[in-house]
Amino acid sequence: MDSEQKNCRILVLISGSGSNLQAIIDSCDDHLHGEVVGVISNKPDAYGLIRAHNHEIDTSCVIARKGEERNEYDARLKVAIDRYQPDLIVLAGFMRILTPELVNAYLGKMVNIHPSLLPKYPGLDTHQRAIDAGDNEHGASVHFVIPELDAGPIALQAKVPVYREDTAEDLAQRVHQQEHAIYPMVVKWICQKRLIMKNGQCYLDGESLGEQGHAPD
Ligand SMILES: Nc1nc2c(c(=O)[nH]1)N[C@@H](CN(C=O)c1ccc(C(=O)N[C@@H](CCC(=O)O)C(=O)O)cc1)CN2
Ligand SMILES: NCC(=O)N[C@@H]1O[C@H](COP(=O)([O-])[O-])[C@@H](O)[C@H]1O
Repeated sequence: MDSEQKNCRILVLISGSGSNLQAIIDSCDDHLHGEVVGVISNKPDAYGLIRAHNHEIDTSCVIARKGEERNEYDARLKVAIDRYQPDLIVLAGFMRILTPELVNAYLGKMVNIHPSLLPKYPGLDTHQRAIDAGDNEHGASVHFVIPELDAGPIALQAKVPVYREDTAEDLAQRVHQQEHAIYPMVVKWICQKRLIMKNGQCYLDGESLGEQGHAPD
Protein backbone atom coordinates (compact mmCIF):
# COMPACT_ATOMS: atom_id res chain seq x y z
CA MET A 1 0.00 0.00 0.00
CA ASP A 2 1.53 3.34 -0.91
CA SER A 3 1.70 6.06 1.72
CA GLU A 4 -1.27 8.19 0.59
CA GLN A 5 -3.68 5.20 0.63
CA LYS A 6 -5.33 5.14 4.06
CA ASN A 7 -5.89 1.90 5.88
CA CYS A 8 -9.41 0.52 5.58
CA ARG A 9 -11.34 1.20 8.81
CA ILE A 10 -13.02 -2.10 9.68
CA LEU A 11 -15.87 -2.25 12.22
CA VAL A 12 -16.94 -5.71 13.39
CA LEU A 13 -20.39 -6.50 14.83
CA ILE A 14 -20.72 -9.59 17.02
CA SER A 15 -23.10 -11.36 19.37
CA GLY A 16 -20.97 -14.22 20.68
CA SER A 17 -17.61 -16.00 20.78
CA GLY A 18 -15.95 -13.84 18.10
CA SER A 19 -13.74 -16.52 16.52
CA ASN A 20 -14.32 -14.88 13.12
CA LEU A 21 -13.48 -11.51 14.70
CA GLN A 22 -10.23 -13.07 15.95
CA ALA A 23 -9.39 -14.39 12.48
CA ILE A 24 -9.95 -10.92 11.00
CA ILE A 25 -7.90 -9.20 13.73
CA ASP A 26 -5.06 -11.68 13.14
CA SER A 27 -5.21 -11.14 9.36
CA CYS A 28 -4.77 -7.37 9.87
CA ASP A 29 -1.56 -7.86 11.86
CA ASP A 30 0.57 -6.67 8.96
CA HIS A 31 -1.44 -3.41 8.86
CA LEU A 32 -1.21 -3.59 5.09
CA HIS A 33 -4.86 -3.45 4.08
CA GLY A 34 -7.03 -2.69 7.03
CA GLU A 35 -7.39 -2.11 10.74
CA VAL A 36 -10.17 -3.22 13.08
CA VAL A 37 -11.07 0.14 14.65
CA GLY A 38 -13.99 -1.09 16.74
CA VAL A 39 -16.22 -3.94 17.83
CA ILE A 40 -19.92 -3.55 18.60
CA SER A 41 -21.91 -6.27 20.36
CA ASN A 42 -25.61 -6.54 21.12
CA LYS A 43 -24.73 -8.90 23.99
CA PRO A 44 -22.66 -7.55 26.92
CA ASP A 45 -21.31 -11.01 27.74
CA ALA A 46 -20.05 -11.79 24.24
CA TYR A 47 -16.58 -13.35 24.51
CA GLY A 48 -15.64 -11.44 21.36
CA LEU A 49 -15.53 -8.30 23.54
CA ILE A 50 -12.72 -9.92 25.53
CA ARG A 51 -10.90 -10.70 22.28
CA ALA A 52 -11.17 -7.02 21.29
CA HIS A 53 -9.92 -5.83 24.70
CA ASN A 54 -6.96 -8.20 24.38
CA HIS A 55 -5.99 -6.30 21.23
CA GLU A 56 -6.80 -2.85 22.71
CA ILE A 57 -9.61 -2.43 20.19
CA ASP A 58 -12.41 -0.06 21.21
CA THR A 59 -15.73 -1.75 21.99
CA SER A 60 -19.35 -0.66 22.34
CA CYS A 61 -22.49 -2.51 23.38
CA VAL A 62 -25.90 -1.70 21.91
CA ILE A 63 -28.31 -3.77 23.95
CA ALA A 64 -31.94 -4.16 22.93
CA ARG A 65 -34.38 -2.60 25.39
CA LYS A 66 -37.57 -4.39 26.49
CA GLY A 67 -40.41 -3.65 24.06
CA GLU A 68 -38.11 -1.66 21.75
CA GLU A 69 -39.13 -1.65 18.09
CA ARG A 70 -36.59 -2.99 15.61
CA ASN A 71 -36.22 0.41 13.92
CA GLU A 72 -35.67 2.11 17.28
CA TYR A 73 -32.88 -0.33 18.08
CA ASP A 74 -31.33 0.14 14.64
CA ALA A 75 -31.39 3.94 15.03
CA ARG A 76 -29.29 3.54 18.19
CA LEU A 77 -27.07 1.01 16.43
CA LYS A 78 -26.48 3.46 13.56
CA VAL A 79 -25.28 6.17 15.97
CA ALA A 80 -22.82 3.67 17.43
CA ILE A 81 -21.64 2.54 13.98
CA ASP A 82 -21.12 6.07 12.65
CA ARG A 83 -18.98 6.98 15.68
CA TYR A 84 -16.27 4.71 14.17
CA GLN A 85 -16.55 6.18 10.67
CA PRO A 86 -16.02 2.69 9.16
CA ASP A 87 -15.11 1.98 5.55
CA LEU A 88 -16.35 -1.61 6.01
CA ILE A 89 -18.84 -3.14 8.44
CA VAL A 90 -18.30 -6.86 9.09
CA LEU A 91 -21.13 -8.89 10.64
CA ALA A 92 -19.42 -11.79 12.42
CA GLY A 93 -22.08 -13.81 14.14
CA PHE A 94 -24.21 -10.71 14.69
CA MET A 95 -27.55 -12.27 15.48
CA ARG A 96 -30.02 -9.51 14.69
CA ILE A 97 -31.97 -8.99 11.51
CA LEU A 98 -31.32 -5.40 10.41
CA THR A 99 -33.99 -3.05 9.09
CA PRO A 100 -33.93 -2.00 5.41
CA GLU A 101 -33.25 1.59 6.52
CA LEU A 102 -30.05 0.64 8.27
CA VAL A 103 -28.89 -1.85 5.61
CA ASN A 104 -29.51 0.66 2.80
CA ALA A 105 -27.44 3.27 4.66
CA TYR A 106 -24.39 0.98 4.27
CA LEU A 107 -25.18 -0.84 1.02
CA GLY A 108 -21.96 -2.17 -0.47
CA LYS A 109 -20.08 -1.51 2.79
CA MET A 110 -21.58 -4.30 4.92
CA VAL A 111 -20.77 -8.01 4.67
CA ASN A 112 -21.85 -11.10 6.54
CA ILE A 113 -20.71 -14.67 6.99
CA HIS A 114 -23.46 -17.26 6.94
CA PRO A 115 -22.98 -20.90 7.98
CA SER A 116 -24.46 -22.58 4.92
CA LEU A 117 -23.98 -22.85 1.16
CA LEU A 118 -26.45 -20.09 0.30
CA PRO A 119 -29.02 -19.95 -1.10
CA LYS A 120 -29.57 -23.15 0.89
CA TYR A 121 -30.64 -22.64 4.51
CA PRO A 122 -30.96 -18.90 5.08
CA GLY A 123 -31.75 -18.02 8.69
CA LEU A 124 -30.89 -20.01 11.77
CA ASP A 125 -29.98 -23.58 12.79
CA THR A 126 -28.32 -24.27 9.44
CA HIS A 127 -26.11 -27.18 10.58
CA GLN A 128 -28.97 -29.22 12.05
CA ARG A 129 -31.08 -28.51 8.96
CA ALA A 130 -28.33 -29.85 6.69
CA ILE A 131 -27.96 -32.96 8.86
CA ASP A 132 -31.73 -33.51 8.98
CA ALA A 133 -31.90 -33.18 5.20
CA GLY A 134 -29.21 -35.85 4.79
CA ASP A 135 -26.91 -33.49 2.90
CA ASN A 136 -23.41 -34.82 2.21
CA GLU A 137 -21.92 -31.35 1.89
CA HIS A 138 -22.37 -28.08 3.74
CA GLY A 139 -20.30 -24.95 4.25
CA ALA A 140 -20.16 -21.19 4.65
CA SER A 141 -20.89 -18.16 2.49
CA VAL A 142 -19.56 -14.60 2.65
CA HIS A 143 -22.00 -12.15 1.11
CA PHE A 144 -22.78 -8.46 0.94
CA VAL A 145 -25.75 -7.56 3.14
CA ILE A 146 -29.01 -6.43 1.54
CA PRO A 147 -32.39 -5.93 3.22
CA GLU A 148 -33.56 -9.44 2.27
CA LEU A 149 -32.15 -11.86 4.83
CA ASP A 150 -29.05 -13.82 3.72
CA ALA A 151 -29.88 -13.04 0.06
CA GLY A 152 -27.11 -10.59 -0.82
CA PRO A 153 -24.57 -11.26 -3.60
CA ILE A 154 -22.12 -13.96 -2.62
CA ALA A 155 -18.42 -13.18 -2.70
CA LEU A 156 -16.96 -16.53 -1.62
CA GLN A 157 -18.05 -19.92 -0.35
CA ALA A 158 -16.26 -22.83 1.29
CA LYS A 159 -17.53 -26.44 1.33
CA VAL A 160 -17.11 -29.13 3.96
CA PRO A 161 -18.24 -32.78 3.97
CA VAL A 162 -21.08 -33.94 6.22
CA TYR A 163 -20.51 -37.35 7.85
CA ARG A 164 -23.31 -39.71 8.88
CA GLU A 165 -22.35 -39.57 12.56
CA ASP A 166 -22.02 -35.77 12.64
CA THR A 167 -23.76 -33.75 15.33
CA ALA A 168 -24.59 -30.10 14.65
CA GLU A 169 -21.62 -29.20 16.86
CA ASP A 170 -19.25 -31.42 14.85
CA LEU A 171 -20.42 -29.77 11.66
CA ALA A 172 -20.24 -26.27 13.14
CA GLN A 173 -16.61 -26.83 14.13
CA ARG A 174 -15.74 -28.05 10.62
CA VAL A 175 -17.50 -25.03 9.06
CA HIS A 176 -15.83 -22.63 11.50
CA GLN A 177 -12.39 -23.70 10.29
CA GLN A 178 -13.34 -22.74 6.74
CA GLU A 179 -14.97 -19.49 7.88
CA HIS A 180 -11.72 -18.38 9.48
CA ALA A 181 -10.00 -18.81 6.12
CA ILE A 182 -12.52 -17.22 3.75
CA TYR A 183 -13.75 -14.25 5.79
CA PRO A 184 -10.33 -12.56 6.19
CA MET A 185 -9.70 -13.18 2.49
CA VAL A 186 -12.88 -11.35 1.45
CA VAL A 187 -12.25 -8.51 3.93
CA LYS A 188 -8.78 -8.06 2.44
CA TRP A 189 -10.15 -8.03 -1.14
CA ILE A 190 -12.69 -5.32 -0.19
CA CYS A 191 -10.06 -3.22 1.63
CA GLN A 192 -7.82 -3.48 -1.41
CA LYS A 193 -10.78 -2.33 -3.54
CA ARG A 194 -10.47 -5.55 -5.59
CA LEU A 195 -13.96 -6.71 -4.56
CA ILE A 196 -17.04 -4.49 -4.86
CA MET A 197 -20.81 -4.84 -5.01
CA LYS A 198 -22.33 -3.09 -8.04
CA ASN A 199 -25.91 -3.38 -9.35
CA GLY A 200 -26.57 -6.20 -6.92
CA GLN A 201 -23.62 -8.28 -8.10
CA CYS A 202 -20.11 -8.97 -6.83
CA TYR A 203 -17.13 -7.97 -8.96
CA LEU A 204 -13.62 -9.21 -8.22
CA ASP A 205 -10.85 -7.47 -10.20
CA GLY A 206 -13.54 -6.20 -12.55
CA GLU A 207 -14.97 -9.66 -13.28
CA SER A 208 -18.57 -10.40 -12.29
CA LEU A 209 -18.76 -13.35 -9.89
CA GLY A 210 -21.42 -15.99 -10.47
CA GLU A 211 -24.30 -16.91 -8.21
CA GLN A 212 -22.00 -18.74 -5.82
CA GLY A 213 -19.28 -16.11 -5.77
CA HIS A 214 -15.59 -16.61 -6.50
CA ALA A 215 -14.68 -20.22 -7.25
CA PRO A 216 -11.71 -21.03 -5.00
CA ASP A 217 -8.58 -22.23 -6.80
N1 LIG B 1 -31.32 -7.25 6.70
C1 LIG B 1 -30.39 -8.19 6.99
N2 LIG B 1 -30.01 -8.36 8.27
C2 LIG B 1 -29.08 -9.31 8.56
C3 LIG B 1 -28.55 -10.15 7.57
C4 LIG B 1 -28.98 -9.94 6.23
O1 LIG B 1 -28.51 -10.63 5.28
N3 LIG B 1 -29.89 -8.95 5.97
N4 LIG B 1 -27.67 -11.19 7.91
C5 LIG B 1 -27.80 -11.59 9.32
C6 LIG B 1 -26.92 -12.68 9.82
N5 LIG B 1 -27.74 -13.89 9.98
C7 LIG B 1 -27.34 -14.98 9.26
O2 LIG B 1 -26.26 -15.02 8.64
C8 LIG B 1 -28.89 -13.95 10.81
C9 LIG B 1 -28.87 -13.34 12.05
C10 LIG B 1 -30.02 -13.37 12.87
C11 LIG B 1 -31.17 -14.02 12.44
C12 LIG B 1 -32.39 -14.01 13.31
O3 LIG B 1 -33.37 -14.70 13.04
N6 LIG B 1 -32.35 -13.20 14.38
C13 LIG B 1 -33.50 -13.04 15.29
C14 LIG B 1 -33.02 -13.17 16.72
C15 LIG B 1 -32.29 -14.50 16.87
C16 LIG B 1 -31.54 -14.54 18.22
O4 LIG B 1 -31.57 -13.55 18.97
O5 LIG B 1 -30.93 -15.61 18.46
C17 LIG B 1 -34.12 -11.65 15.10
O6 LIG B 1 -33.36 -10.70 14.75
O7 LIG B 1 -35.32 -11.55 15.40
C18 LIG B 1 -31.19 -14.65 11.20
C19 LIG B 1 -30.06 -14.62 10.39
C20 LIG B 1 -27.62 -10.37 10.20
N7 LIG B 1 -28.68 -9.45 9.86
N1 LIG C 1 -26.94 -16.37 10.87
C1 LIG C 1 -25.72 -15.83 11.37
C2 LIG C 1 -24.86 -16.95 11.92
O1 LIG C 1 -25.35 -17.97 12.37
N2 LIG C 1 -23.54 -16.71 11.86
C3 LIG C 1 -22.62 -17.69 12.37
O2 LIG C 1 -22.37 -17.42 13.74
C4 LIG C 1 -21.08 -17.97 14.06
C5 LIG C 1 -20.32 -16.93 14.84
O3 LIG C 1 -19.16 -17.53 15.37
P1 LIG C 1 -18.05 -16.58 16.03
O4 LIG C 1 -18.77 -15.68 17.00
O5 LIG C 1 -17.12 -17.55 16.69
O6 LIG C 1 -17.40 -15.82 14.91
C6 LIG C 1 -20.38 -18.29 12.72
O7 LIG C 1 -20.36 -19.68 12.49
C7 LIG C 1 -21.27 -17.60 11.69
O8 LIG C 1 -21.30 -18.28 10.44
